[in-house]
Amino acid sequence: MDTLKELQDDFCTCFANQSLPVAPPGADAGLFVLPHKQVYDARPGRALPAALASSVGQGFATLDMLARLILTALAQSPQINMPASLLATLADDMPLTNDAISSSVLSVLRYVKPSTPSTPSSIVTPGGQEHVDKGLLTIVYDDLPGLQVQSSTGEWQDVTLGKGQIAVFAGYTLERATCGLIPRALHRVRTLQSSERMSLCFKLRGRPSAMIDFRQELNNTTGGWKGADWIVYNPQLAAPIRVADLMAEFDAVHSSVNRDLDHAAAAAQQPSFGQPDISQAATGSARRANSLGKRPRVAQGQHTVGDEDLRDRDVIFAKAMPEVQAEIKPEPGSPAAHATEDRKIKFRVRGQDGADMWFLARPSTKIDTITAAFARKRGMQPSQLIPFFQTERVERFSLEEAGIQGGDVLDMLLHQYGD
Ligand SMILES: O=C(O)CCC(=O)C(=O)O
Ligand SMILES: [Fe+2]
Repeated sequence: MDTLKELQDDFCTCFANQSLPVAPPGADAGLFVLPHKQVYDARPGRALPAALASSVGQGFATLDMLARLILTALAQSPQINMPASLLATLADDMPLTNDAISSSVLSVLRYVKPSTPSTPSSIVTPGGQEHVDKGLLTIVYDDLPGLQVQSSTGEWQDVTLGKGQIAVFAGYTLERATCGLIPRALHRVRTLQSSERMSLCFKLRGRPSAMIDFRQELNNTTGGWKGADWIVYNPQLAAPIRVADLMAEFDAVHSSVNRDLDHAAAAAQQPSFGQPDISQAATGSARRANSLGKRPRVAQGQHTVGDEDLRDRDVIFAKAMPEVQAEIKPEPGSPAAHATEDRKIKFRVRGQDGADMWFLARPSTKIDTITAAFARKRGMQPSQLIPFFQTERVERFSLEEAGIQGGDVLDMLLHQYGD
């Protein structure tokens, strides 16, 4: 704990002096500045300011060892019952080989309370949106309360750390590696009581080349009671996957709380750092969401969408609408038959809950337009959805460009936050 306190003190000084060099765009270490939040990511293998080298080095080594010990204890717990070291083999080899960059990261976060909160009713501090960490385990040590975790019944619970205490969260990689037996922890940072809060987060991440495949070891595990929670083996999470592929899957639908700007803020502000793909998509969608919000909503049961984005009946909800069915099946041989067939594709759009809806649209229709229409049918904002066709994000394409044909299924995945 002395090591962590020392680390915290060193960062307090650096944040106060503004002596930390800002990371260049695309970097995986250094200082990232977001509105109301600064994040310093330290990784062995990347350069550190001389003033921090000793405390960060010691802090990282201590927390890395602790995270691996916790992983070992979890593997041996009665519900998991795996060989002790198996889960820890997913992490980087230690010591790192020459030139290797650590997958795990020590993040030091400084939150600043806005003087005038943008959303007065918000219970979440800017940059503290609810999210899941992508790695194996996260250890948090903070100087002030604010951290919350969602219980299995959906309530938010304060994680108030006493002197010398740490919090441990399971991440997305650990959930997958244990086929759901150790579920990921959804967490957030609620509105700050004081003007500033500082937290140290050690994130033990999987090595990109590591293969997650513990079906054999977990085969006889059916789950059990853990406190008040029943934990279950989820066969849908059992397919073997490389850590690098799992991370790509995660990044495709999660914006980072530590890199990407908040969605609402993104429309008004210039993104300065982060994964360009996701933040730019989010910015665009947020703008569209704002402009759509001002326009009349589609009345229930109408089959055209009253929106200028949806020009000339570009998009038609085709489910249970006899007149639309008639339109796509004109009299055989009539001139209208060819024109209509050329013009419209009938396909399904499926939400993450599995429920779907038929659409009829021109091949040139932009997929963003479909997303907006689907979102409104579901009472959502378009920025909450990411369209996927055959495992690829397709928000920038038209139906034709994405290769969507009659009878195909376009998936709408929920946009979420991650670390
Ligand atoms: O600031 C905290 O306590 C939590 C931060 C966090 O969850 C993260 O960076 O992933
Ligand atoms: Fe987190």
